[in-house]
Amino acid sequence: MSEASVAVHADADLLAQAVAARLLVRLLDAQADRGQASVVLTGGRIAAAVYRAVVALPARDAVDWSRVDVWWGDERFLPAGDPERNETQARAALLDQLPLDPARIHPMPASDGPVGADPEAAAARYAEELAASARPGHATLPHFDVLLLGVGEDGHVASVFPEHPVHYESRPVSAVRGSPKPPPVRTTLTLPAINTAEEVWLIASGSDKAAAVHMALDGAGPVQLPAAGVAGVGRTLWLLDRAAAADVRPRFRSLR
Ligand SMILES: O=C(O)[C@H](O)[C@@H](O)[C@H](O)[C@H](O)COP(=O)(O)O
Repeated sequence: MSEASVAVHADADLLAQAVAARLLVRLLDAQADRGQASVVLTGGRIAAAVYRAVVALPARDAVDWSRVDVWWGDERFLPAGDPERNETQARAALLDQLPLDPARIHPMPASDGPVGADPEAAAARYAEELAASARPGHATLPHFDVLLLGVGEDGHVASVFPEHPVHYESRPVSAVRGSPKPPPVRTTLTLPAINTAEEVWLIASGSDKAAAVHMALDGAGPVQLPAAGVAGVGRTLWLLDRAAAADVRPRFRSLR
């Protein structure tokens, strides 16, 4: 588990630009190191801004997109193509614009997919898909070079919400019912699965995130504040705009 570091950018637009540039470099480095790269996507507004910024960067063509695996950290359990699905958003803003290998795009199941409208079955199916790509010696999960997370005002990450029973799920993927953020039914990687990623980037913009960011960095309990329970194996990076970083303590401001 890595110590958190924090980078602060002036506003949401610059934050999205900076995360996009970092993401390209991360994928390039992973491809240089191991011939391929993997990214775990998230939903939400700042993620969408990052995806649009990636597409707008000329350096995107330096990445060999045919050797990038794309996974999701969570999904809203809705029919395929529903505009509220994280997959739909990511495809429109990012994936449809890049020469990816369709076989390497791994969306979480839709509610009208082969497993039907049962989120527990969908979670189990996604766990099987992850296990099928697991690296040698790791029975259940592939290697994740970088896992992106938005952060909710309540400190949720992916679809792991405060005080939700998902905290007591030992499997890597869980169904979520009764999400406080609509829609109520979702599927999500659990915190232990998230924390297998080599790098985890928590991205937050706006003053409504300031309290959650501050509490997560200040050692809140993960059941009360899920973002506090996130740590990448090699790196845990908080990527913030000034408004979201307003309450961050000085000892975390070295990268400001
Ligand atoms: O399905 C979702 O809604 C997301 O995966 C969720 O975890 C999101 O990332 C945060 O709520 C932040 O979203 P914003 O960037 O829109 O605040």
